[in-house]
Amino acid sequence: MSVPEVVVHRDGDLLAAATAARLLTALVDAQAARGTASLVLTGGRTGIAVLEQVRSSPARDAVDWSRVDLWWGDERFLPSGHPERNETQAREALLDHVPAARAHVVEPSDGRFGDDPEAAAAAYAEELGSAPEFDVCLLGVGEEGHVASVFPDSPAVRERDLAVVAVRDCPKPPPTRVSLTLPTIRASREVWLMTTGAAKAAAVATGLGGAPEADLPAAGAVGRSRTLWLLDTAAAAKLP
Ligand SMILES: O=C1O[C@H](COP(=O)(O)O)[C@@H](O)[C@H](O)[C@H]1O
Repeated sequence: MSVPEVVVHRDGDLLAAATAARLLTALVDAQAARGTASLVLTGGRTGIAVLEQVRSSPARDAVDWSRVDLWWGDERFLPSGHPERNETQAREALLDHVPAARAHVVEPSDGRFGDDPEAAAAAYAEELGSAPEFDVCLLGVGEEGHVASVFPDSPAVRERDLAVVAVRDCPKPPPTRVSLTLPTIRASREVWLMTTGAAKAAAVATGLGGAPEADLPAAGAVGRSRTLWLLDTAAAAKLP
């Protein structure tokens, strides 16, 4: 597993633009090396801002989007097309504007399994297969240190066997979600944790300070080859 590296940008806008540029290069490199690229998307403000920056980048078409597999680190378990679904926001920000990316979505709450997030999680795990190895896994970081929908001191953060779990009674709305687990996230070549703002500074400092993942799940989000914490100055303010 990799040792975390920290990159600090002046503000959130610059972070989103620089991360979009970094992401486009990573996807082009993955396609050059392996023919396809696989990317885990995140919801949240920074994650969606990065996708908007990818959309408006002149380098966007350097990626063959028909050979990109897109997954979600977590999904808010809501009806199809709901504005709070991470999928809906990612489609509006980028996916509706690039040709034929292979989007692997979590079933919505009005989908094949109805209002059964455990069944939706099991189906997503089956779609992932037995040995997913994502090129890049994008993650936001919550104020209490959650990543994807893995929250501190929760059944999800202790999960070791399942690749994908249903999350109920989530402290952040909506209360029901589907999430990759930390072992699945750690199967990624590169994990990029992206966050901005003073409200995230304590979580960033605690996560990089070696907190146990049960207390601060972001601390357990580590890539095989690389772990990048991409921050603005406010989120980095409590780092030594
Ligand atoms: O609800 C969620 O929140 C986190 C963090 O969002 P942010 O707006 O504070 O950056 C996000 O990573 C996750 O995917 C999403 O479902």
